[in-house]
Amino acid sequence: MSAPVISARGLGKDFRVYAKPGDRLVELLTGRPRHQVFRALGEVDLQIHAGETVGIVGRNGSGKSTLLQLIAGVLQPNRGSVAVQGRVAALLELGSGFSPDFTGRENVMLNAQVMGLRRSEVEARFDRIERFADIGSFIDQPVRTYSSGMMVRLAFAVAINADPDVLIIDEALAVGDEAFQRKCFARIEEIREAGATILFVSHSAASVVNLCDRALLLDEGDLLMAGRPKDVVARYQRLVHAPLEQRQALREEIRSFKPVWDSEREAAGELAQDVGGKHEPAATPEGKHAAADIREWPMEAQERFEPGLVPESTVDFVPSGARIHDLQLETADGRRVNVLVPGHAYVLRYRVHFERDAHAVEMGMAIKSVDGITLFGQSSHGRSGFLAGVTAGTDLEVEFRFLTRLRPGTYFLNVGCQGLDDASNERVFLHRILDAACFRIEGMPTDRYKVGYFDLSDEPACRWRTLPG
Ligand SMILES: Nc1ncnc2c1ncn2[C@@H]1O[C@H](COP(=O)(O)OP(=O)(O)OP(=O)(O)O)[C@@H](O)[C@H]1O
Repeated sequence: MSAPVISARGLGKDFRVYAKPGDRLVELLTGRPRHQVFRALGEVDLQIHAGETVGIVGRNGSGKSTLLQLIAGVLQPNRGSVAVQGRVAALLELGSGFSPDFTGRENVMLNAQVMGLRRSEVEARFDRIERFADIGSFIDQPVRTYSSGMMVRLAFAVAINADPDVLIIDEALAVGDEAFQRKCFARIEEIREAGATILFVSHSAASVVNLCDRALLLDEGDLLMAGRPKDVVARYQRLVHAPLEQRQALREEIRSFKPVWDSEREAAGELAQDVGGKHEPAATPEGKHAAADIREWPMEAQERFEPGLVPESTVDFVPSGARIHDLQLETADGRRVNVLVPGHAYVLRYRVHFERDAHAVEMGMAIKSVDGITLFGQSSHGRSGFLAGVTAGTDLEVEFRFLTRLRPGTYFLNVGCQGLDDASNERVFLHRILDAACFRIEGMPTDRYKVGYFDLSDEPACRWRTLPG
């Protein structure tokens, strides 16, 4: 196997933290220490090989950006070392590589040269960079006049067109608009196919699973796990939702996780991945597959209620005549749950209190994926048969029954209640809650063979036979 492109040994970083801003100056003037040492990154051992796309996940403050900055050479380590081979293009903090008083054009020249391109090379690529950034006449304005979106566009345009051997991206994509994000993903795919190594931080589980060959889970400055993206993301999600008192035990459980390689099962899993269009590496840099055997999860496929499993993205609209409350998911026999089992039937139940008279009323629900795709929705009434009239003070209870034909992952429940607006005669939301609750579907051993959002397989899911002759 080739030498690693990125190699870190015992890599660690501490920051000095001061209780008050003035303490830094006092320390400087008196020479007496006024700081405490904060360990942002412990001792990380890591090897990343040419052509790998590696995603880094972890809770806020877990050390992801610090690790990227150490690899990019923007920060110097306190412990250990890191070596990177080839041309590195890094998109770190927003605008970090730009000089605010220089124009976009000047910054492109400077930035690309810092990335190792000769002036003539930058000039030859300038049109391409300008077209990709697509910020019009702002290219000749000082960067301090740019919106955050423009800054990302320009930074990306330079990095992506510098033909890097190693591309490092710290959530920069989250700032651009959707169309630009798609353009970047397409270009990243090209860079990756050309054999570059890509390292990126993302809070989007879907991006990590869809784009990466391998993922790293950082927590409190420690590298807890490196492995297959879906295995790492599953544990990251458990960690995010774990109540504080269970976190330490879960950290230990994740740290002690030893992937098991089962060639037969994995071969079938990779076939399914290929059909789904996902690129999977033949092996991890350690020379063995970092495949997690789903049977190692003792808690898998057990219905239960986890109080910590709540969305952080809830948007509760101001009620306009009605109020949705007491929303919960239940099993068919009425037990409250939010960890569900594939294939079972569940009930989403909520109540609506009407604060004023309402007409043509209809309640609804939708299930969304982590990346915001509506996977399923249903409403209480069709266009022809709304609840004609509901008087002020009424309380309604609504139940939606659904089958979990979804694959393992976290899903979000959106609910709303619509009625007819008397003044405009249009249908309006009387109340609406986006990401009102979430649930997780845990895996079954046979999930190893499947990809996508839905499990539409029947039993037996697949049969084969050798044809005579
Ligand atoms: N210059 C600094 N001085 C002091 N503390 C810092 C500095 N930079 C980072 N830290 C601290 O180090 C820890 C790790 O920070 P880092 O930015 O690497 O986390 P992260 O995982 O990228 O977080 P997020 O997901 O919120 O971006 C945090 O607690 C942060 O407050």
